[in-house]
Amino acid sequence: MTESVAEGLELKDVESGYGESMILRQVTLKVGPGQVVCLMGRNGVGKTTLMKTVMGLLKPRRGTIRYGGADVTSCSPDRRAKAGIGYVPQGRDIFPQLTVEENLLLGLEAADAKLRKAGIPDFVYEQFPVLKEMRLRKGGDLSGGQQQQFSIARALVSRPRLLLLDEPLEGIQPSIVMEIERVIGSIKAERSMAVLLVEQSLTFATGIADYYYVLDKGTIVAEGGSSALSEEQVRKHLAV
Ligand SMILES: Nc1ncnc2c1ncn2[C@@H]1O[C@H](COP(=O)(O)OP(=O)(O)OP(=O)(O)O)[C@@H](O)[C@H]1O
Repeated sequence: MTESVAEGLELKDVESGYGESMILRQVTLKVGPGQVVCLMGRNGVGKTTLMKTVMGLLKPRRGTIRYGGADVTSCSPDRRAKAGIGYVPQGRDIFPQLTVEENLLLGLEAADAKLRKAGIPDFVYEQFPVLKEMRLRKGGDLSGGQQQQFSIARALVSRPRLLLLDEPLEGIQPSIVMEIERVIGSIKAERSMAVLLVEQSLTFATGIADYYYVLDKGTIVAEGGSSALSEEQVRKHLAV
């Protein structure tokens, strides 16, 4: 276990926030290689702040972030992306005038020369057949749910080893929720990519994730194997 954790993501006693306002306090969290870990918590408790800190968009005031066996606490987002961390923030940001394919190619900007030369890997279109069908259409033609699928696909083109997903299922119709769950399920089945994802759904957390953490007021207040997550804990930590 020690060796596998060393190759995954490990946050230790991380304190992070915006200027003087510290949001995360003593956050310790691990995502092993190939693991799907679900980060839960009410609105405003710091889930997005945690994702941004892992990606390097916010610099922690205290604590360490290790990834792939190296200390990346001071590394820029660009270096983290090159090291294999892919980030899908909340919201959708496709360029409406570029084609779906051109938009996907932008996902390779942060990749190394070899990956850029290889272009969009086949598995991305295999995972998202709708994007293959629509690859020559304008980004603006995609529905909201398709744009959410696109955001995940764009992160996958650079073949990350750790994928950070911030509420990928929020506000989309049930058929696309199922599509995205299927993709995350197949990423998990391959065990070649780890996933840290913010998601409130108990069904998702217990069905697909291996492990969960609950964040409250910037601190981890509960964690465990997902099969142990009960309605009672959800009521205690997550109900408004
Ligand atoms: N750019 C910012 N500057 C200052 N404070 C911020 C900034 N972004 C977020 N915050 C504050 O940090 C706290 C945590 O916000 P964060 O977005 O991490 O929560 P969250 O758990 O992701 O919430 P949600 O589920 O609503 O997305 C909130 O009090 C928020 O107001």
